[in-house]
Amino acid sequence: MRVAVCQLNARDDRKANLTAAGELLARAAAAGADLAILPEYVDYLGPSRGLPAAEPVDGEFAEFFAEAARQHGIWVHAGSFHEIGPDPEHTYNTSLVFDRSGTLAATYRKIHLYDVEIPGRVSYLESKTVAAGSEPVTVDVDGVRVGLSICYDLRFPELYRQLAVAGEAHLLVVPAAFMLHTGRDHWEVLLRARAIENQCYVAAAGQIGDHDPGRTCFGRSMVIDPWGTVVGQAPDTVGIVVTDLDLDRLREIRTELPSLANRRL
Ligand SMILES: NC(=O)CCC(=O)C(=O)O
Repeated sequence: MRVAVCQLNARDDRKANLTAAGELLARAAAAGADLAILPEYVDYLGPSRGLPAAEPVDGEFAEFFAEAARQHGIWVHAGSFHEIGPDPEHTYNTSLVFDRSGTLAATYRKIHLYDVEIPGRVSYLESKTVAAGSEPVTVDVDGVRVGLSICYDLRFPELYRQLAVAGEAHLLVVPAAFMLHTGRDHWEVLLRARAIENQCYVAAAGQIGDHDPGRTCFGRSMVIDPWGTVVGQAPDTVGIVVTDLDLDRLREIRTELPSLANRRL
């Protein structure tokens, strides 16, 4: 399977963000990708925290990416968007995955919300405007089982263990808008840890650069193999990284170093 992770800089202009995402999907398709993955909040990363951009699962956001998947004949993981939530003050932070015909194949709502206060650096209370999801989700993509997660979920290894063991995932996907301040020390370490401990591929698609005031994202979108080696990494610009996954290699690693089988519960 060939995977493309797409790195972009979404701001408060939804139309421009979707156009940029569409261009990256076209590039991914031209590069022969089977699956293209976009970042968290691909359509809107502006000051209002997304409430005005909120839509139902079957709204314009879904239509746009379903059409892109159909047009290019590839699987599209549409990062995430602001889904209308359980009450007027809260949205869900939701990922949608479309198959090659544009049919919705999976929906995942971010479980762990980014409530962090690092004085002078990061002040973010995601739970003020977002409601948490509760269901881990995997989806079969042409025979490769893909476990879904979003950004801050990355810090909670029990979710990924569940995706890898109960969900039998081969590939763990992390669309993100990871902060620059935390990202430069934590991003790669956490991604590689999730790959090594679960013996899975990890594909992480990040937002890059300045967004709303006070929010700068780290980028460094990457793909990591089940040994923990970084096999593809984006430079610090908008663009795509294309990587082939080798499931024989994954099976070899799981056989030679059977740490998943050696767990003591
Ligand atoms: N959008 C997010 O969940 C941000 C997570 C993040 O930056 C972190 O350090 O964790």
